[in-house]
This record gives sequence, structure tokens and C-alpha cells, in this order.
Amino acid sequence: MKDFRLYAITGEQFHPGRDLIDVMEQAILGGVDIIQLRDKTGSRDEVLAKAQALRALTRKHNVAFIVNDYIDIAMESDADGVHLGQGDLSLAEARKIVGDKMIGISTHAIEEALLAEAQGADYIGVGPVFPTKTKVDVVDPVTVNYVRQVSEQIRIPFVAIGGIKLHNVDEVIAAGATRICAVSEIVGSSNVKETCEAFLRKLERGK
Ligand SMILES: Cc1ncc(COP(=O)(O)OP(=O)(O)O)c(N)n1
Ligand SMILES: Cc1nc(C(=O)O)sc1CCOP(=O)(O)O
Ligand SMILES: [Mg+2]
Repeated sequence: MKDFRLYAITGEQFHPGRDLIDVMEQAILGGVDIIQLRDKTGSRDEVLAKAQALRALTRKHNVAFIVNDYIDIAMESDADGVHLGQGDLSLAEARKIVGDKMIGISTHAIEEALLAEAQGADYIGVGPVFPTKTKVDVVDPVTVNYVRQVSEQIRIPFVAIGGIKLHNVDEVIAAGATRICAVSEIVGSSNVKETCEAFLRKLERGK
């Protein structure tokens, strides 16, 4: 698996009037090295069409591409992997379908993180670190304490997510995160490329 530092997830509600592919290309030009398609409202055909367009974009720029929720669309679009939540298909079942493609698992407590690692997840999501309105069915914030716990106990790559903004990312990095994921702060920015560059400068400084 190619490593990553800055992970952007789509969120079209945050950029009305701006094209999905243009926004995500700005993120890539700003240094994002992994993109996830997260579409909770479109029909399957609509999500597939977006996945195919994002696959073409990410391939052009040699950036990893992940599909949230839809393992079948991840396969059909030849994504690099799928991201699954705690209530989704089990890791063992998912592995049978995706083979050596990446599987990312959301975790909200150290027991979930240890289990995902033991079951062969390629990376885990660690969140929500801060309150977020982007995810409707979100659990209470896990705080930077959970980020610290994961950084001390987990060996596979982990990415911090949830309410992460330029103004609070330093706290997340100080707790041990070396990979950051954001939706609204990146795709809702009036200058997506500059916002990504600013995140990366902070990640560099935190090394
Ligand atoms: C990188 C990353 N981490 C966590 C999530 C959340 O996934 P999930 O728990 O399946 O919730 P939804 O995104 O489907 O609402 C994620 N998508 N990406
Ligand atoms: C999609 C998602 N998953 C989370 C988790 O904790 O698993 S938090 C989240 C939303 C992140 O959006 P924003 O950067 O706009 O807060
Ligand atoms: Mg999901």
C-alpha cells in the first residue's frame, strides 16, 4: 500500500455550484495523496459515474482512490480500496471480495482499533476527534486522547478524522497523528489548493 498523509473525502454539499472533479483536482494539486468518494444520497448509477470520473482523475495524478460504503462500486470502478464502518460487511467478507485492495475501517475506541488491526485492515479511521456536522449518525467526539492511545498501541496506518480544521490540527498532530483526513475544511474552502498546502505544512512541522 502506498502511504499517505493528507486524505480528502468528497462532500458536495460544501461546494454548491462548483464541480466535484474540479474541486478534487484542486485538492490533489494542493498535495492530497488519497481521495475517498463519500456519497450518501445519490442513486447507485450516480455514485458509480462519480467513482469512474474520480478514478480517471486520481489515475492521472497517481493518487490513491477509495470508495466509501459501496464495495461493488469500488470493484467496478477499479478503486484502490473501500472504506467500511463498524456496521458494514465484516473485514473477512470484504477481504474475500477485494483481494489485495485496501480496506479502511472506522474506529471509535481502542478495542475496535485492535480488532481491525488483528483482522487485517490496511488502515483505520480514528474519530470523530472533534464535533462534526458532516456525518449525521456520528458518535460523541473521541477527543485527542483516543488519537494518542492509537498512536501508542496500533502499528498499522491510522488517519485522524472528524471536525479537523486548520485551527485545531496542531493538537491532533501533537497527539501523534501523522495522517489527517478532512471533508468540510478542504472541499468547502474558497481556496482548496491553499488549504491543503497549509495542512501539509503543519504535518511537516509536526514530524
Ligand atoms: C477515513 C474515514 N474514516 C472514517 C469514515 C467513516 O466511515 P463510516 O463509519 O462508514 O461512516 P460514513 O462515512 O459511511 O458515514 C470514513 N468515511 N472515512
Ligand atoms: C465521514 C466521517 N467519519 C467520521 C468518523 O469519526 O468516523 S467523522 C466524519 C466526517 C468528517 O467531516 P469533517 O471533516 O467535515 O468534520
Ligand atoms: Mg460507511
